[in-house]
Amino acid sequence: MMIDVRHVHHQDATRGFDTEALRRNYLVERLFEPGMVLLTYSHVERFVIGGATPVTVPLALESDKATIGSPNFLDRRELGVFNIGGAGKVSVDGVAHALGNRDAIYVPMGTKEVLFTSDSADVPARFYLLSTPAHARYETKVVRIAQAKKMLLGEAATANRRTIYQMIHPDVVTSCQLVMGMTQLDEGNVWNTMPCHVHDRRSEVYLYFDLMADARVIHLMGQPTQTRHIVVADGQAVISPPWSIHSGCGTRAYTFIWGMGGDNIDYTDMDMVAMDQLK
Ligand SMILES: O=C(O)C(=O)C[C@H](O)C(=O)CO
Ligand SMILES: [Zn+2]
Repeated sequence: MMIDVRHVHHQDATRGFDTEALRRNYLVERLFEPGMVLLTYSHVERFVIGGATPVTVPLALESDKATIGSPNFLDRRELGVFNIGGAGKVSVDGVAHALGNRDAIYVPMGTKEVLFTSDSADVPARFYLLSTPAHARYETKVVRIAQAKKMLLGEAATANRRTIYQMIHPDVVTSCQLVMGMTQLDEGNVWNTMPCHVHDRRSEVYLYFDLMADARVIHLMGQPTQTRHIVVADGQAVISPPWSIHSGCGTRAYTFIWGMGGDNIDYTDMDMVAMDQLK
């Protein structure tokens, strides 16, 4: 297991970042490598962002003394797992849960052992992991894409027709602070979250996927009057601090998993940015 650590930056400091500094601080480039669990510990909301790609042998989610500090990874944390690869299983304290492509599982605080396996080494599962600190133990719950709360947004005229699947969401699963789901753009549509918003009371992480090797998403970030961008490839994630807008425009349709942690679990707690404020 490898863990990378990211620190927090004031918005005024981020204004002066060049492309490399923006990428080093806000982009998580390495998540899915065969036979590995790769983790990034962000001091933004104390998110742990990860990928587990088991091939022939099970992979374990292990704790890390320098960052997590507790004997087991989930002693004081909760975890959301989304499978964006082939069929696989997430074993929670000895109980195996089968996850197909786009299924998710909520794993509660107090869990001692989490193991990831792929059903076939030819089409390995790709498990995306997002964890936040927790204060209470709730139930383990598998959420299939079919059980998600669905919202249809956008229109063809603005190239942003998309479906939002709320999966680890108070109407579907009880969690402490973690809220997660997936947004899938219709073919030929390229924009998410424009007009954009900020959410000062929480931070978010976005995993972009379903992108061909030569496709990219231009992720928009920064304060509304000081926008910046990061060019993102398939299977990469972006950390979004509370002062930042977030929006994305792809070179073609894509899907992303959004995850949030912070002061409340109200998905709608967003402050809209008027188009004439964006610079
Ligand atoms: O396409 C969208 O719009 C979204 O996916 C919105 C995100 O879920 C979001 O902004 C959460 O804060
Ligand atoms: Zn948002």
